[in-house]
Amino acid sequence: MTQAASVVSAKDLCLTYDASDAPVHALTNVNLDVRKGDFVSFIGPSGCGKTTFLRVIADLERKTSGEITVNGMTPEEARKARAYGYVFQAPALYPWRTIENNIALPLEIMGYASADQKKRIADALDLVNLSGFEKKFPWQLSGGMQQRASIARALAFDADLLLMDEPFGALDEIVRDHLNEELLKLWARTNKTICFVTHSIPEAVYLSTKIVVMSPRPGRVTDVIDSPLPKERPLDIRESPEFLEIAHRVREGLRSGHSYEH
Ligand SMILES: Nc1ncnc2c1ncn2[C@@H]1O[C@H](COP(=O)(O)OP(=O)(O)OP(=O)(O)O)[C@@H](O)[C@H]1O
Repeated sequence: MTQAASVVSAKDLCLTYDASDAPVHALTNVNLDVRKGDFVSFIGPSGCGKTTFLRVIADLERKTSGEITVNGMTPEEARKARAYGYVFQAPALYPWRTIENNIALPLEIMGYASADQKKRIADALDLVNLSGFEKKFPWQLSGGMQQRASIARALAFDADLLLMDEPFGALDEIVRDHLNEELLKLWARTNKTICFVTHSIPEAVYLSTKIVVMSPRPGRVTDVIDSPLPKERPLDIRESPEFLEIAHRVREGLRSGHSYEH
């Protein structure tokens, strides 16, 4: 079998922030290969560099040393080629804009023609099951629906790569379970590559084909787990021995990287 194309490739990637007191080593020698169609979760305690890694991919931060390519390009070239969509921790919708106008905003900025914008908005809302909510304002939607609208906004330019920074962290467990299922279906339907940040072990194991365990000070990768779980995953797979075994390995990885000094 030929290997899928590399979407994100990091080699000895380092990023050090110049903080006022002492430099912060947010990423140290990160080596990682994300392939087309992978669902990769990044898990680790606060401050281990998960968000920083996504921001480097998205060209929102610049590496200090090492190599990083996105679809074979530099992050800057990838950004200009609209190679990715980004979903933030909180929904980050503008309250004075309707759902469709929120989704339209990046399309307007990128200069898409109005008819093309309309089609892309309709398609993106359909993918997250929000058709019919175009004219609503964010405050008229539940938290879970708002986060789905944020995902629709990131899907609207139909990039192959979706960067999701803890998109469901603020939601209650039932809503989160539901959105996890929906996201898996969407991923299976669209064959996108997803990089997903989470603090939750069950969420990481349920969603991912690859789990990247990280640890802080300095931020580094301590384990990369290729999941043997099938692509089709009903929620009750979380009680299977295979699932629990992977969860155990993730927990061990987190424990070994944690110093408990703070
Ligand atoms: N602009 C910045 N200047 C200085 N230090 C920063 C900056 N941004 C992040 N850091 C530091 O870099 C480290 C990694 O931060 P990052 O946000 O990537 O971690 P994280 O794993 O995403 O954390 P969380 O789970 O809390 O979101 C942290 O110690 C953080 O305080």
